[in-house]
Amino acid sequence: MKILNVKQIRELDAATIQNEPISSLNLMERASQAFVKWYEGRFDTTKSISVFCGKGNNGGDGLAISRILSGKGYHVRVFVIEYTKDASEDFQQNLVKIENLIQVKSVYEINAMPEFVDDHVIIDALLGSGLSRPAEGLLAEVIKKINDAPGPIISVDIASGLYVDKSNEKADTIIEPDHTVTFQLPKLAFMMPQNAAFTGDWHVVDIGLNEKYIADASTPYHFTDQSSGEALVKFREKFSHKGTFGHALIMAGSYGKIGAAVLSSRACAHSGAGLLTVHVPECGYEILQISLPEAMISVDQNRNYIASVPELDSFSAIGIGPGIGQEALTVRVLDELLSKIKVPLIIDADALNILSKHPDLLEKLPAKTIVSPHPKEFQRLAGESANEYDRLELARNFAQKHNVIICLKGAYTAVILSDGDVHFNSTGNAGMATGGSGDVLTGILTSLLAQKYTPENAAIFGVFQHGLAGDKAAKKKTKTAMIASDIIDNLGW
Ligand SMILES: NC(=O)C1=CN([C@@H]2O[C@H](COP(=O)(O)OP(=O)(O)OC[C@H]3O[C@@H](n4cnc5c(N)ncnc54)[C@H](O)[C@@H]3O)[C@@H](O)[C@H]2O)[C@@H](O)CC1
Ligand SMILES: [K+]
Repeated sequence: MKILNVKQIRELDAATIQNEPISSLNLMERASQAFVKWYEGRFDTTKSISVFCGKGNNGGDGLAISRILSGKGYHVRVFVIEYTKDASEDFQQNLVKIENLIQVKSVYEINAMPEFVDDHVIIDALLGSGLSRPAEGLLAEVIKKINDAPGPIISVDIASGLYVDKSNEKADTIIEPDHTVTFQLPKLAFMMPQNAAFTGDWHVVDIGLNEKYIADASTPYHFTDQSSGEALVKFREKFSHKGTFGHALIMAGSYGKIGAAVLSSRACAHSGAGLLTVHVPECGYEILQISLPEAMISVDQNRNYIASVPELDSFSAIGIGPGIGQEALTVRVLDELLSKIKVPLIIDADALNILSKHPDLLEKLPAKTIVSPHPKEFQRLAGESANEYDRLELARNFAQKHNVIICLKGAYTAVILSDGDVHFNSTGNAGMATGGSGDVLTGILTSLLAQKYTPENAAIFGVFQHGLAGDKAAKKKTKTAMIASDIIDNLGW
């Protein structure tokens, strides 16, 4: 699924109006009906509704939604916030359509706002994708008042005051909705953890915008939803044998952190690799043999941390990093590995921290190496950024400059390809923010690379599958009780 910028969203509306053809007023009606259909699925008529409208097309949606909901038996109060004399054409037409049906109250100053005594539902249709500056004056006061209300808030298209595709300032006044019901495509703003409070749970409703425009639109931003994620799976052929699925090597663990090696190896074995060898320091030998008899163990000559590179010839992909520590000899191992490796590589955890401290090694990374930092690791690797939009730009530049693929971990893990394209992942949950869950991802990615998924598909699909398994684990155990091993236990289709 594509994510478009504001200019493209406007062009998409215009292309739909022109090519279908449909009037902009009827398109607004269709959008409002789609919103109402979503609403009916959530709330019955026992809850009364207050709709707050601005005077642009988002406000026009608010008026149309009020009319349609009222026609379906909901008790609706409508308020138009009079922050300006100007109103959009479609807003004015919808005002005429509603006037004889429901009383519309004009709010010229904050004292004219209703008191929110019960927990009725608030629909926020003040400002939409047309936001061009922060909300101020009466609008800002109204937004604050709405945010203090007890009942659930639902934003039409996007929370009023939130920019679609660029960062807000910390001081901006923005609606904090429980739900955002957005039209046709998710917005870039929803992908940013900094906007979590200004997004709530978001839902895309189809309003039949021009498919050809969407297909032709050029954008670096994509959303890996269920169907685009599942489409990447390579099904196993009947006549395949273990050689078909490659031989993965995982280099992981040090004294006290052999668990990281176990988790990444188990995840690798459970993600379809034909064969798996785990290279661990001597202290990990028995632990690995017992916890994962399916794996072959390559024992390092060093007792407590990895100090040598094993013979690499038989492997089809390598993952290095979980729990390896940062001893000087381990740094040398990474250096030697980067010089010798001829197969796809994934670098994570301590191996990433080594890279941050030895930037000269960055130049040695083979093309399309996958790196999977969490935000702090990425900061150590690439430097600080003022906000998450800047961080994403930094990551896109980094990926292009070093010709690598970055899985920037977070609520919507961003898989950043070496051409700068970004694929935000849809699966996963807060229960996965727990020790070892990154090691599990490393194992999955190594396994997919061994099975000859392209590095791009391995990264997008691996992150998707990791989140999906996490979602299944959370369902069974709850987000609080689940641990990284539960993610492994729920891998597979
Ligand atoms: N164009 C279309 O065909 C469709 C548009 N739709 C709705 O239209 C919305 C976009 O409508 P608009 O482009 O009219 O924009 P908005 O309704 O978001 O904003 C209205 C106007 O307010 C002004 N404005 C921007 N920031 C302001 C601020 N901080 N304080 C005061 N005024 C400010 C702008 O000049 C803008 O023209 C979408 O979010 C969606 O809800 C939907 O009806 C679907 C179809
Ligand atoms: K809104």
